[in-house]
Amino acid sequence: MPKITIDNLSFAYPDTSTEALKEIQLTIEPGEFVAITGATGAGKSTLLRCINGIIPHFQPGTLQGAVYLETSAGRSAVGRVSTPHLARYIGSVFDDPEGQIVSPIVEEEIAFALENTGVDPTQMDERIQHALDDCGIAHLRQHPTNRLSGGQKQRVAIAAALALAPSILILDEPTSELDPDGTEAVLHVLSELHRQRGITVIIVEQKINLLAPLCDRLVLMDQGRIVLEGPPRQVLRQADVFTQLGIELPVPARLMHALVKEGALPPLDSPGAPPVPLTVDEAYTLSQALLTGS
Ligand SMILES: Nc1ncnc2c1ncn2[C@@H]1O[C@H](COP(=O)(O)OP(=O)(O)OP(=O)(O)O)[C@@H](O)[C@H]1O
Repeated sequence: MPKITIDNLSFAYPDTSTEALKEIQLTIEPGEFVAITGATGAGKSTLLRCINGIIPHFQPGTLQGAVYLETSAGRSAVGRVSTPHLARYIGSVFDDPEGQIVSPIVEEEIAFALENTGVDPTQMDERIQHALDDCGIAHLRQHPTNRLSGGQKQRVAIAAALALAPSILILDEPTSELDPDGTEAVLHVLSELHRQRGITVIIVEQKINLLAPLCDRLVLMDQGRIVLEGPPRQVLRQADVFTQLGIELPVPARLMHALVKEGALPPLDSPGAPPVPLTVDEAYTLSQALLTGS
């Protein structure tokens, strides 16, 4: 299982005066679930493109520093690894469910990904079935892709990436075009892949209310830099940073900050402060404890 080390990474697109990424320093451990958020233009997608090798393999620009993949075979810079080799480790899913699917039938879409990377035809059937099972869409195997919902399409895209057996899954706003049911289904699949298969998940998402309870680490970016990163309960303590960047905190965290402001809870940096709630249930338990004085 590879570890990802991003060492002092800066990147500027051609003919631009400002860098899209500035001196990024980040290590992602094998099996971590990392959610990256931030305002529009913060550099989130550019960072993903540097991790999955789109930059520099397909997108030119000025790159300084490096992203390294560390495997049992050693450490190699993503920019120096061939893209077929990278595809063995990293699968990518993008925001547009329509644009990613090219085959008329679900099964063919997944077979297409396998054929493209020269997987032994005798292994295909099993690999397709596993990928569909993992994404909870085995029943859609023979389904026409043009009759899938957005959430189903994104799960097909995830299954196509998974069929190649990557240990790292990179997703750029995979739920941005989905309704709440589709969003929940996709995030549930990711959470299960992470929990049961130990897959590293790196996801760019605006919906931090949904991601905070699932991820191990939350990364907040602004203007090409990482401004906060750490376990979500720790990052969500910094309400002022979120406010400065115009990013709304999830409701449970907001409730807690309001209670601290009212003096109903001790300041977050004091020893008796309770942890920041990540879910409505946790916020409810916290409010109930205050009401009952327990
Ligand atoms: N192909 C490109 N050519 C030139 N500049 C680009 C290109 N892609 C992105 N940029 C610029 O790089 C900066 C970072 O963009 P990026 O797409 O990485 O941000 P983001 O945080 O993902 O934003 P969003 O949430 O809107 O997708 C922005 O200033 C953007 O305008």
